[in-house]
Amino acid sequence: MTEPVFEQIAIIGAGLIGASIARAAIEYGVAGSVSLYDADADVRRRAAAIGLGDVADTLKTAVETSDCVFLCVPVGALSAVAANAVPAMKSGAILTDVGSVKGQASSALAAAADGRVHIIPGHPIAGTEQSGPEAGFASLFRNAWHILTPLEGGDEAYAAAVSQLEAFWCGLGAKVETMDAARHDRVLAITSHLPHLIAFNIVSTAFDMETVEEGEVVKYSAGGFRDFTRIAASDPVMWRDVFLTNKDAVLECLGRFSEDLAALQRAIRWGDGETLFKEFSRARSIRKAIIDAGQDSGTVNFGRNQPEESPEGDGDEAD
Ligand SMILES: NC(=O)c1ccc[n+]([C@@H]2O[C@H](COP(=O)([O-])OP(=O)(O)OC[C@H]3O[C@@H](n4cnc5c(N)ncnc54)[C@H](O)[C@@H]3O)[C@@H](O)[C@H]2O)c1
Ligand SMILES: O=C(O)C(=O)C[C@]1(C(=O)O)C=C[C@@H](O)C=C1
Repeated sequence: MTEPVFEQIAIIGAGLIGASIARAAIEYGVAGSVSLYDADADVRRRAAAIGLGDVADTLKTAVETSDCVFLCVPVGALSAVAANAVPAMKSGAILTDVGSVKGQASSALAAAADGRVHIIPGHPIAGTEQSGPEAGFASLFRNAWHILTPLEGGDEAYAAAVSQLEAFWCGLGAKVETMDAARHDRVLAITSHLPHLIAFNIVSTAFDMETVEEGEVVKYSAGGFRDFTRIAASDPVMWRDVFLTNKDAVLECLGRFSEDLAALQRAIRWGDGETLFKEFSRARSIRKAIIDAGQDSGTVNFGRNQPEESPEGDGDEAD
């Protein structure tokens, strides 16, 4: 067995992502031990009950002997948590996060910097609609991208810390990419944030219609609508914070999306089958091209990793 990348890690926020890191770090041998802290006493109790690691009563106790601290809290809570964590951390330790919006996370973490700890924001592009410590599972990050958005102007020691964090995420089975925070937020606005907004909206609209149609909408909902309801079941606090902190990029995408939707609306109104066929064929061929490219390079994992998947198995779901 190889040496763990970090002797001890701390997880702040023992929900879906924090619990998944805790489980994977131990199961794949990339951390010697895991300490956890959550602001919610009930979450701390549940995390201890399912054996996620050493659950601390204070944030300070969780971070003070850790080599790397992972902030796994909603994006809106990052500033306060980073400000409390940094003064309690060891010199030379790493502070990272998993927040879905990197511009906000980078400024929140950088504002807490005191020159002693390495600040390296990050984001695993993996998740589910579930929340809480029980939802975490070790194989969540396998074959998924992990994006690091290192701060500018780091020295050699900082570069070494980035490599160490990269090795940690590779040890969890992720593929690590580095990019700047603004680009991350533009890309994720269209690939993750807008799809969630659309799902929240369509489920709301259908529910409102259901009151008119007396249950018919939900009763006869087909597979496509069910897929939207899965996404719409995601945590409201997390997603509120995503839209509040990635406002510009999301509004830009929403503008483009609305224009394209209006074009389809016009085609339907005027019976323009040619336009509809052309647009739907294009969308179909785009998905096929992505899947084909992924099968060649092994980089596309459209099926989600599932909790019951064996870490040793080849459970990646192809389309
Ligand atoms: N859910 C996903 O699919 C997903 C994927 C990638 C990244 N993320 C990001 O990961 C982070 C956590 O999301 P999650 O899905 O694990 O959420 P979650 O709701 O399952 O867990 C978040 C935990 O943080 C705790 N918390 C909140 N404020 C805190 C504070 N001030 N101090 C300590 N603990 C606090 C909560 O009590 C909760 O237990 C978010 O920033 C989110 O954007 C989520
Ligand atoms: O699979 C899901 O349920 C997700 O929504 C995961 C998902 C995504 O949009 O892909 C959600 C938010 C994240 O920041 C990263 C991943």
